[in-house]
Amino acid sequence: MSGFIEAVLGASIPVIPEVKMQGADGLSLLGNRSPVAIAAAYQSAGAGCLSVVTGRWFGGDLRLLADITARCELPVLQKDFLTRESQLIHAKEVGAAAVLLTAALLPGRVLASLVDKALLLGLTPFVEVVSEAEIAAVPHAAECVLAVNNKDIRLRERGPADLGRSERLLPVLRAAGCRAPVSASGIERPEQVRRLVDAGYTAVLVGTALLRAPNAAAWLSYRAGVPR
Ligand SMILES: O=P(O)(O)OC[C@@H](O)[C@@H](O)c1c[nH]c2ccccc12
Repeated sequence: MSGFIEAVLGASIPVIPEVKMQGADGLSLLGNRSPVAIAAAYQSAGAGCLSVVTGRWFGGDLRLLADITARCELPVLQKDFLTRESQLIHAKEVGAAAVLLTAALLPGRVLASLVDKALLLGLTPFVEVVSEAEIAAVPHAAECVLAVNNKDIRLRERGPADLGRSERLLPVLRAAGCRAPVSASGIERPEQVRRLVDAGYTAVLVGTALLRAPNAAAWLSYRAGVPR
């Protein structure tokens, strides 16, 4: 099993926190805090891995990823709209452990080839899906993290979130052989983390809400009754 999947399964909190420079509305999420300090705080709060957004819609770039992988020990997922093998090679060089592949944006053949290439490079494919058909198109699902996106990436995450989509698709993720199902985007409150983990999700991926929380450690420690 990949180190990234082990980190998702073995983390002491069921949350993959995300470092993202700005929200879907274009407003800064970091204020005057440094991304590396935020990553360190998430590690201290029990995160087993991190997501780092390099996509320019969200104000990110590869330097952000390089800064965090150089100074933080946790395995890191690079979130961007990756479409080419050369970008996977860069991700590896810059120290990523996992790469986002967005099923909605990639024709089936391209998705399959990028999953293969990522695995060959020793990167864990973190494949975002929104439907049964997209899940069916993911090869080697047991070696990937499959994440249901609760929002619509084609609206650049500006629309509403549907957590019910995660609930409906969980049995399909499991049937596909996914060992570490994740629910991503639009999770705003710790109660929603609990609802998704109770439903059977290994972890949820949270960016905006945690970056806006006055006390991220308190937000992350709300896990009474969440079984691990
Ligand atoms: O900030 P949120 O709503 O908690 O969402 C995090 C993450 O899922 C989101 O940033 C994201 C989902 N898919 C992406 C693709 C590229 C960049 C970023 C993303």
